Amino acid sequence: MIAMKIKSIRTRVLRWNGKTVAPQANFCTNASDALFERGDSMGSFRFHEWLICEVETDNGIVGIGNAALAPTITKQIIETYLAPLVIGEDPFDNEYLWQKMYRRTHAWGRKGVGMVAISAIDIAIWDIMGKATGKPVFKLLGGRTKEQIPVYASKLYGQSIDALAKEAQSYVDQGFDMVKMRFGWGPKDGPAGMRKNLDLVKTVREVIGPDRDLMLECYMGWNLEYTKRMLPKLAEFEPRWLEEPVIADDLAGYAELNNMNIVPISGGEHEFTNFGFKTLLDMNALSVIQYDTNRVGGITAAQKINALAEAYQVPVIPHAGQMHNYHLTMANLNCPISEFFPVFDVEVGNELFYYVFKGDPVPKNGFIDLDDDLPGLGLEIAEDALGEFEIIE
Ligand SMILES: O=C(O)C(=O)C[C@@H](O)CO
Ligand SMILES: [Mg+2]
Repeated sequence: MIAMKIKSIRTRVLRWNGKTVAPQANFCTNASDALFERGDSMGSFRFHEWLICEVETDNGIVGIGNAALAPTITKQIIETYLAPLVIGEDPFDNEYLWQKMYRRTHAWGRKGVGMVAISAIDIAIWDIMGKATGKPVFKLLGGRTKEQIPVYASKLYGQSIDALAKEAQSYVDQGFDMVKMRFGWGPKDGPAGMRKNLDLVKTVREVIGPDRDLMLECYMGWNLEYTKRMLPKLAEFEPRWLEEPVIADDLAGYAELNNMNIVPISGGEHEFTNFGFKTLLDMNALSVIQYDTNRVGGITAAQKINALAEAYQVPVIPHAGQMHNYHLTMANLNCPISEFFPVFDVEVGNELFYYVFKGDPVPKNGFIDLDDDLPGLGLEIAEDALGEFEIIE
């Protein structure tokens, strides 16, 4: 293989201008629910923009990275601070490049948007390494650990009980053995809201039966006291996990809830790097780790978290499907399953990935597979289908 250097980085923000499905009332609990004025509280958690980050080498290989959080700011961070650090460098020095980006931005970049920007470049660098060696990224990370990846259908946002039951049935009919649903009510909604939440869970459990896994998502919309009251009521529905019951900064809250041992607590999609997860693991705060590779520090950071989590015997099930997560799941025995966002009209925006990129695998009977012969991440930018986006270069 000939030596190569990173020549340039191109970033584009894709702002969705196409049709969207408006969220219904009590669509999904979230951190803003605690505020005085709720309004469209899901507003700041809707992802209707995506960042594409293309890293090109001097021998013409283009690695594709991406990010979904605050893309316009992420773009500026990449252009202003990170691109100059990696241009001229060998992409195969990925650990050094990660450390260089991390340490040179350390005063402001360790968590949040700074780490999202590092993630986008790191994912592109792994795509380059795959393309340059002619190997899929998972083969560089440890290779195939499972015949296929079991995936869970993740949607079931707030709606009428009938519609919820119908949607849950549709996943059973498609062959999914695991589903994740959202809650609609939280601490401000009192006992009546609790009952409505329990009705949602009861509905989905009845549709999927006792032999399928049910996951419950709070998206940080509850608090410690409310969750402590809910856990015993939820136990009878035997959820596989209760996800992000409290805000990401309430580490002690996670630890207290998980140590109650009533329902396993999951989280981490708003946590960053191996240092963030070491703290959570030391506190026994999570029974399932859910980093998202395009936030947590890219594939380089995710692989370190995988090693750490394996030693603690805490499974890693990344947030979101998407290739950057699937390759890590395929390459790690301690990543048993993946999330899958069903393909629908644009609502939360999790679906946008399918509009921006081609190549994500389609589940068959609740499983996806990765191609052993497709180099890199196996993604292409859907250039010919980007007409519905405003593109910010
Ligand atoms: O899929 C998840 O785990 C999420 O947190 C998605 C988010 O959009 C809230 O439902
Ligand atoms: Mg989640």
